[in-house]
Amino acid sequence: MSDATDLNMASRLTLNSGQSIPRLGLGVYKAAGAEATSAVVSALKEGYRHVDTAQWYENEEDVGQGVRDSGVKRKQVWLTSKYFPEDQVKSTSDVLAALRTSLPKLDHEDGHIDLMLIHSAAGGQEGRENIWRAFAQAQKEGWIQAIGVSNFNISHLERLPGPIPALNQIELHPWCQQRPIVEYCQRHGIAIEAYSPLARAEKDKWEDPVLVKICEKHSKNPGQVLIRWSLQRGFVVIPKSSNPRRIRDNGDVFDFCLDKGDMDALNGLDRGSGGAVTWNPVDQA
Ligand SMILES: NC(=O)C1=CN([C@@H]2O[C@H](COP(=O)(O)OP(=O)(O)OC[C@H]3O[C@@H](n4cnc5c(N)ncnc54)[C@H](OP(=O)(O)O)[C@@H]3O)[C@@H](O)[C@H]2O)C=CC1
Ligand SMILES: O=C1CO[C@H](CO)[C@@H](O)[C@@H]1O
Repeated sequence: MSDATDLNMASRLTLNSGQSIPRLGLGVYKAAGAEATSAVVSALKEGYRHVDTAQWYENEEDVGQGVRDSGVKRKQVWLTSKYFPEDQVKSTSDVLAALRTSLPKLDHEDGHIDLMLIHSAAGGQEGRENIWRAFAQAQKEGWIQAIGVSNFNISHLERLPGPIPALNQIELHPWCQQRPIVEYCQRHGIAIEAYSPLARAEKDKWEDPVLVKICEKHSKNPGQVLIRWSLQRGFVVIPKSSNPRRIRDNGDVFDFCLDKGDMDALNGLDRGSGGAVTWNPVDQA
């Protein structure tokens, strides 16, 4: 668990590959076109320095535009994208070609992507090995700086040839804690990034009396308490919003601390896995 008192908007986590990723980022899944661009502009104006997109979201260009429109220098912003594996095995050179398509979309300025993830473990062992070789090659060439995975379970990680992924992005919130994979990654120096950290603002979860009580105690909303929980668990966290006020609220999480009682109560809500069943690491071969 992080020392809760030392967290601020500029907090970063050093990855096993040496780069430092901002602990808080903006997710942009389902934000398309101008909506994604203005969400990125709002977030960067609020002090976020990290955006999480994916080739599959079809908004990399809009994210790149948002960075340019914001006036914040590209090199001050951490951009993550994801490569979507197909069922059919692709050669390493085909994967490299597909990865290269993200570069001009995200970055007109100095030509790099901070972090690229394999979006899921679909596609089988041979597919994953080819993809990972392409990732390692792009990292060696310097245009992708850190490489990682998403939705990988322990067996996927154990069977991946080197280098060790910098990060595993998985669904994480108090109702979906995925403890075995989190513990495995922590033991092996693989950073954990929490996706759907707001539990997608689902009503049953946001109205959970345990959460409501903690919100009242700190005069914070459910989103803020959930983001704070992720940060204090040591995760990188990427809440999504396209709404400027909610983007600001989601960044306003550094003036309070969850104490041990709060953390224990939230940790007690675990149901193991989340809503995205087909994406859950335990469900993939
Ligand atoms: N690797 C993977 O397979 C996956 C990665 N991700 C990544 O993680 C990011 C976050 O996950 P996501 O699934 O989007 O879910 P989140 O848990 O971040 O929830 C997003 C939802 O919450 C709403 N919301 C945001 N802030 C507030 C607030 N303060 N009050 C009320 N409602 C709020 C948003 O609506 P509004 O925009 O209107 O504010 C949106 O509907 C994604 O955008 C994506 O980048 C997500 C899923 C899978
Ligand atoms: O990145 C993603 C956004 O969320 C989707 C639905 O939960 C996932 O399928 C996908 O992996």
